[in-house]
Amino acid sequence: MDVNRLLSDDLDFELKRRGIPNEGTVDDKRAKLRARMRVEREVNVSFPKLVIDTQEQLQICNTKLVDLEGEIVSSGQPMAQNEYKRIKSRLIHVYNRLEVVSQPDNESLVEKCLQLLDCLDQKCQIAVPENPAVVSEDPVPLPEPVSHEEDAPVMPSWREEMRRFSTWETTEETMRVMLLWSGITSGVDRIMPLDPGLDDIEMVEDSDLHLIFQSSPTTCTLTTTIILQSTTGVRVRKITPKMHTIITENELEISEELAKLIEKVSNESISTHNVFYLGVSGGSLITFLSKALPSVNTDFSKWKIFFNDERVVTVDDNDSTFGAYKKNVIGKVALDEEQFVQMKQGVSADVAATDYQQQMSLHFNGSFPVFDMLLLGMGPDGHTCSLFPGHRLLEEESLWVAPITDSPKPPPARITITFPIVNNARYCVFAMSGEGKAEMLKRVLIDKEDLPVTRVKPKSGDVWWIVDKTAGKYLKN
Ligand SMILES: O=C1O[C@H](COP(=O)(O)O)[C@@H](O)[C@H](O)[C@H]1O
Repeated sequence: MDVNRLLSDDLDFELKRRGIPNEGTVDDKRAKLRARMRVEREVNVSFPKLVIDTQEQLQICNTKLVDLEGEIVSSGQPMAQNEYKRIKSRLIHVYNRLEVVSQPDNESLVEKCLQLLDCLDQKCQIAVPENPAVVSEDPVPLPEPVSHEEDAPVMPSWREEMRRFSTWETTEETMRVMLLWSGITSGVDRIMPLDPGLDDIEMVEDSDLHLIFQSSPTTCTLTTTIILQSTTGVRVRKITPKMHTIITENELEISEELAKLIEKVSNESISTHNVFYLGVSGGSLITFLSKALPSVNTDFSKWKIFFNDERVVTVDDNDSTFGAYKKNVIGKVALDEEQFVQMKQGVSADVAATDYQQQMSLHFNGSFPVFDMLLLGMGPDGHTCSLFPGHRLLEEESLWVAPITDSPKPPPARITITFPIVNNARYCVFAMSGEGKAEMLKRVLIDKEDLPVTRVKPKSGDVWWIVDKTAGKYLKN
């Protein structure tokens, strides 16, 4: 569904369906919805339960379908691509809208909507883009299946696909379905033709796909991932290496490298969205930052700073991360206390986490947070934020900020951002030094052990490791 092609009322509904406030201009609404849909493509986001007036919704959908039918019938053939995309987006919207009406009330209109989609496809000769691997703002329409052999897989119709959509569970499964379209396959990793002997596909490490062919035992690794965009198409995105390691001579250089990266990303963020959303950790990172920030050339007034984790203690306690920033950072640069989103005081970890998530939501206008940068540390046990090895919070998928009351590292009560938030950031930057981190760095970066730190894999962001040569003694630069 292409947000640009929806009407104001469609946008209102799509926002409401996601629990996002719909105030603002049509452009604001589009921007909010686009941002949220980008997240939905990357992570599983649950939709709130909507209270609707069934009859009213059915009436609205019916009117929209009648209008769209009129447009399809009166359009020329083949239909212009723009027209096709506009009507398709609006039909998909109606389909989404009907999904919130329970069965069987919605059945006849769902049927009608699917018929119109079929009809629309027949009216338009769908062009297969030369290389669908190039990310475009518009969904790539699924090309018609091309049979390569007599016994090529039988293609499910659009209608079946629509129905199956909600049952596709994994990217693997999605890929399996998508590979049936040669147009998509040819866009995968420098032209990989559909091989009728394709026997199996398996996911490796979240993004690599192994294509296994009957004809030869070779396994072919594709550094490509396919993201299901909507029922109207897929987006194929190349995954380029996104891991950067800098090994410095000493700790001072860590701060210098950190300063350069922070300057670049903060200025980029301010020029694109007029704010720099930064998440900071506690521990040794604070020392690096206190030396790095004074040399950063940026508009500090545009910074909004969150804590990746915070200990549930009073601000004057030595364990308080905000307390440590007050002592060591605020005052050295043009940042004031109000720019730090602070944990509520005098409450339990549970209440503090809920409150922190609400504050975060306000700052991100109700949308799923996309941090410009998270500055992270790594504990000697491989923890990051307050996400500890083997802890159930590693699997947390719905909370943005979670409480923890059994932290293995004192103090036990803390709040922490969770992996869906971490892995939605644009830059995740680790900074560390010293012998105490060397062994763990090897286990994370070379042995790739499953530890909290290893799970920092932002879906569309970069990971930077800035370490001194003592910590990085097992790594090659
Ligand atoms: O407890 C914590 O530890 C980690 C790592 O700290 P470090 O001193 O070993 O760098 C830190 O990133 C986290 O914010 C903190 O709460």
